Amino acid sequence: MVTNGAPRAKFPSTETFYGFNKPSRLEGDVFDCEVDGDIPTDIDGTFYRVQPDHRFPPMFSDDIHFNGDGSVSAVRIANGRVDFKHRYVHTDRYKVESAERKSLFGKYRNPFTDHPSVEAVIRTAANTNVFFWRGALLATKEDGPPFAMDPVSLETIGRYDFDGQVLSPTFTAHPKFDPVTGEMVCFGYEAGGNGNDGSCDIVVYTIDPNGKKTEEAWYEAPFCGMIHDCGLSENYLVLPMTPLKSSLDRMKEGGRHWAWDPKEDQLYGIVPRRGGKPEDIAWLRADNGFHGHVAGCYENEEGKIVFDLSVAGGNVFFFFPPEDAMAGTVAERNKTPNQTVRWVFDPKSKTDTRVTPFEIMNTVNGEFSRIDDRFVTKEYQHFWQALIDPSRPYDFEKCGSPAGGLFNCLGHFTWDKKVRDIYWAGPTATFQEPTFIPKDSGIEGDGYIIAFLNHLDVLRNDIVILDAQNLKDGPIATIRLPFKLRLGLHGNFVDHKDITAWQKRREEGGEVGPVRAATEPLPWQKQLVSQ
Ligand SMILES: C=Cc1ccc(O)c(OC)c1
Ligand SMILES: [Fe+2]
Repeated sequence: MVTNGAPRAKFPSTETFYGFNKPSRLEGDVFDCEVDGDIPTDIDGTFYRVQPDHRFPPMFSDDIHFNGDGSVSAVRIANGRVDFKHRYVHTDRYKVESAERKSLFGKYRNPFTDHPSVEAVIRTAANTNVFFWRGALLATKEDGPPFAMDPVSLETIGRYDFDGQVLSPTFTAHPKFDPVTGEMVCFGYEAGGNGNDGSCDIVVYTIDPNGKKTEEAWYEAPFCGMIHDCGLSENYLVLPMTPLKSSLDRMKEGGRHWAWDPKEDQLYGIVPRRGGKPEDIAWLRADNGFHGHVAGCYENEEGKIVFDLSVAGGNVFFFFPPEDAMAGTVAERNKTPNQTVRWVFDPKSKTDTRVTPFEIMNTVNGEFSRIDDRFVTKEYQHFWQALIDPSRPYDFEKCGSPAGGLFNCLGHFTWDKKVRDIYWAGPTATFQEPTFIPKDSGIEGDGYIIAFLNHLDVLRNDIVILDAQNLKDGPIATIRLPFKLRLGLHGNFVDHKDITAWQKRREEGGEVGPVRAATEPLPWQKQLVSQ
């Protein structure tokens, strides 16, 4: 056992590393999980989700959850039974830190706080989303490139550059998959240099269903702001830019990557999906606000873009305060309600046009919007969210501060009939993001919702499955995990037919061949080494 004299692991006793937020650091398998209720036998596939989970104590004791190492759960469901698997994403960061048994990367997205030995190492923790693309499971975080994993074993294959076609330093955690064309549309912001230098460059790619890059377009933002999610319609991509601003000077002084600017607008960049040129981006502006996740996006009969997402009135990320302010608290986060906003944008608008909401739906305080993904780019009605309802009782005595936000309800809403179907988890539990599992009928919203449930009182997770059209009656099945994981971000359900079909194509000598990790360093790494 090589210890390199590294200090023994000891995590700070801050809120980020305490109670439900304590790192789980677990890798393992649970075969044939304990289940209450009956899992519908028409579910045959795997639910993947990812959580940040610090493998080592942080270099800075005030570190944040978003800086934890990506670790992925695979919940394999078939014949009413469940097998569970959990593995870290073996990123370049994970490998060099594991070799030294300690953290070498410092603050969230600030390379100036890193150990000098890792200057040329890709620092992403791949901790924000996992999705299935052409037989690979891709783990992503917006500050770096994707890492590919085997969808069955969860073994990490390595950094994925789409066979040398995608070389931007950053890649969104929220690509969109066009169900009509089979394309993946994805982007990177802060993409001009190493991904952590305040660059205003944005790149948008389209990869066709055969894996070929068909579009690569570069644009410029008016400032380097966070663009976390996006909306895809038949002909446009909408990029919501939140007034969290990056600054190279602040990073050089060892400060935070992001500072909230309460005086700045929220922006919406609109670009064409095909043949985009730098001058084609239009930035529409609305009064200050904080973007949550995107529900749907489509073009209506008049050719206008309908774009729906949750927007909060203030800074939800209390850990990225304004430049000279102190970090806030999770209690403040619970008081910054998200509302679900429908915008209707004219794609012919000139840049700097001011816009106002078309419709605001009161979903209590809802985030983590998800839809039936077969309706990406199409007119849709249904969406699901995790909700913060402070009017429900909460057992503070047993649970303490609700880790990550008091997401005590799941909600199902519709735009046309204004359905409000809400399930409350009780006074000692909160939800993670709900994910939709479609039934074969093809009818929008006909299916199930799957979500992690956090038992904050006993520090354990369940995974619940609900009827997507009837949340209020509660779970139809509850998978009882014998441990606590950490608060996750995003996940996706993959039909088993897709996994097996791709396994065959991806065999050695198969139609497509094995998923190949990148063989060349990224351009910024090459440049650094040649200096
Ligand atoms: C939920 C948003 C979000 C945005 C940026 C991040 O780096 C992140 O890491 C887990 C999460
Ligand atoms: Fe996200």
